[in-house]
Amino acid sequence: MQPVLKVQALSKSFRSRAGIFKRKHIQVLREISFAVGPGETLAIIGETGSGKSTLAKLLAGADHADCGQILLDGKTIEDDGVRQNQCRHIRMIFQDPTRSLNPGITIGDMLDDCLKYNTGLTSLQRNKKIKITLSRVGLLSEHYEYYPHMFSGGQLQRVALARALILDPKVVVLDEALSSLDPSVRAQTVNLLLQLQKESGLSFILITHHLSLVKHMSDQLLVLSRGKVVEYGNTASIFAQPKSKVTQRLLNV
Ligand SMILES: Nc1ncnc2c1ncn2[C@@H]1O[C@H](COP(=O)(O)OP(=O)(O)OP(=O)(O)O)[C@@H](O)[C@H]1O
Repeated sequence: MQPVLKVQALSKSFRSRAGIFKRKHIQVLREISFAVGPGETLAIIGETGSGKSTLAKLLAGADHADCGQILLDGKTIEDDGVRQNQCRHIRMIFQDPTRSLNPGITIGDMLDDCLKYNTGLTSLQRNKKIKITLSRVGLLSEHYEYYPHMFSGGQLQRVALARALILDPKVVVLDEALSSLDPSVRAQTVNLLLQLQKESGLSFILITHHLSLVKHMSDQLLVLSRGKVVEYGNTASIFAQPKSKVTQRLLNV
């Protein structure tokens, strides 16, 4: 089976100031490689500062790698930092949806803008698509007219999910997207994600500190330490027998 997403030797560094004239070069990701199949979930765990969010941003096209490739369905969408216009197929959901939602526009208008800029759908078709998407994530048609402040935290994460799904992506990157939810809302959201995955073969990249979520949701697990992959493989096997010291520490074994 061809992977939906393949990442080959992705590296990223940042330059930061280390004095008035000096600049420091920080290597944040080093030759990261992995593959995710259709309908699969890959969890990424690692200590704080290990490069998880940076990797998420590279995948979603919010930043560019220095070198390496990202392939979607076998086609290269980023090659040594040069991105093709394929961002709609990899979408990202962040921990705090309020920071990525414009408080001044209704949810319906926000979703409509997304469709206007990225598809050639007519107004009628866009309206239909928005209503279907709201219902897919467990929201109501009336929510079209709501502003972000009118939603609860759990509902806002569904709005973020609707915004990710409206363009029919193949991969959704969840960067601590479930962390701020209280346990019962988190459980509902996890069930919704699993149901959507079953229905449409979506693939997820799950970045989280919650090991129970990793165990429950992921097929594969990748462990990052200081920007390098220290362990990668089947989640159940790694939980049963973690090989690297970093994984053993993260899993508390
Ligand atoms: N724009 C930037 N400029 C300079 N350094 C950066 C930049 N973005 C991230 N970094 C550095 O890259 C490293 C990895 O950061 P990143 O946010 O990817 O880690 P993380 O694994 O997601 O951490 P956490 O679990 O705490 O969210 C950190 O040392 C961070 O300071």
